[in-house]
Amino acid sequence: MVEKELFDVTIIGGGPAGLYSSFYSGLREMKTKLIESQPQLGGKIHVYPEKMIWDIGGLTPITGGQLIDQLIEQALTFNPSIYTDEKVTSIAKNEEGHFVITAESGNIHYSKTVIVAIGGGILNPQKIEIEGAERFEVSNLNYTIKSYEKFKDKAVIISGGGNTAVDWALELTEIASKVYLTYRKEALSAHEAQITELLNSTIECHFNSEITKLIADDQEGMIKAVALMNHETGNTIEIPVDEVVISHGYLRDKELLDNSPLAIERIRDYFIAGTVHSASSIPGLYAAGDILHHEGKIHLIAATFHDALHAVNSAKKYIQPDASDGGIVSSHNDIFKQRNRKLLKGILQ
Ligand SMILES: Cc1cc2nc3c(=O)[nH]c(=O)nc-3n(C[C@H](O)[C@H](O)[C@H](O)COP(=O)(O)OP(=O)(O)OC[C@H]3O[C@@H](n4cnc5c(N)ncnc54)[C@H](O)[C@@H]3O)c2cc1C
Repeated sequence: MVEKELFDVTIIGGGPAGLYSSFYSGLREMKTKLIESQPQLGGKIHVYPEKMIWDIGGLTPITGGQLIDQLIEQALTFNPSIYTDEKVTSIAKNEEGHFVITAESGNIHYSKTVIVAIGGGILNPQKIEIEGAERFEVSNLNYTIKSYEKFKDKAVIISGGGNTAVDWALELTEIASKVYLTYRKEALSAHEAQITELLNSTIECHFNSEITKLIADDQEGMIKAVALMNHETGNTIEIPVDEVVISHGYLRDKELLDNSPLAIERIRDYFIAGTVHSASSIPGLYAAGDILHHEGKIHLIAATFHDALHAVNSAKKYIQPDASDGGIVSSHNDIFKQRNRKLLKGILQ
């Protein structure tokens, strides 16, 4: 049971947006709590821990796993209160104007401001619609690539046409013995450069096609082949495979927004409609990362940091209207002075 203690800011979601918000709100000397529904922090990056990420400023390259470790280390700098395995089910406001955040566990958290950083909600991959497919999830039907080792020297088919599907197909060409990509449409929705690389690679592409059957081995425990149906010709072919990867995106979970009595304005029903300052339609409630949307919003990790800065600065101003609304840098905070002295000594030795 959580004690009734009022926090300056409560961040919901422990992905990159929430973790960076946690760091920056500590830097701005706010009493901070972070709540995450999963047992571990890191958010969606857990889907791709071995992927090399090249598009975060100044970090070239970094694996997803390393990025998670560094984000967590940074988020803990100011000793925020962290709750993992704590799914938030509703956000309300009481008569004192404080936010009342209810969790599935029965815990109630109180806060002057809230930063919603829940990404697409609880992560839930779009599953393949073939009866009985779930029995292969323990063997060779995959919805993510956590470790490349599993795919070493294997024949792999990837279903999907977005950035993630094409990314994985390209990365596996170096690891797998053979890579197939199947997509139900003709035109892929991945980035131009990825498509060019794909079409010049050894990957065997089957467009206008979809997997219609998973053919089991004699023991019925593993998929030994897939049936691919071409929508244009009506022909079906069988491809022997060792591993099947389904990359059809993630279902958006909007349960938290639906359950909350606050009239949080939304875009396409599942994004929080925000401003460039990460403000929502509810005073004191801000959004950061993939859950936020506005005209200038970019759904990438680098952009989650920008959203977090705005969300935290806006929360600070909400609590303390005379606070500076400009960027505060780390050298403005005493906690780093001692650490910097130590680091400088090391550099000068
Ligand atoms: C396969 C793949 C590869 C990608 N590659 C890149 C890349 O190379 N570069 C890049 O910039 N971006 C990449 N992205 C996108 C990037 O991962 C996201 O933009 C980023 O993770 C968004 O961060 P976030 O903190 O907003 O949300 P998330 O990372 O989704 O984190 C949200 C967190 O909130 C938690 N949560 C949700 N609901 C609740 C609740 N009710 N209560 C408590 N907690 C809750 C979730 O469990 C989750 O931990 C990739 C995405 C995928 C799927």
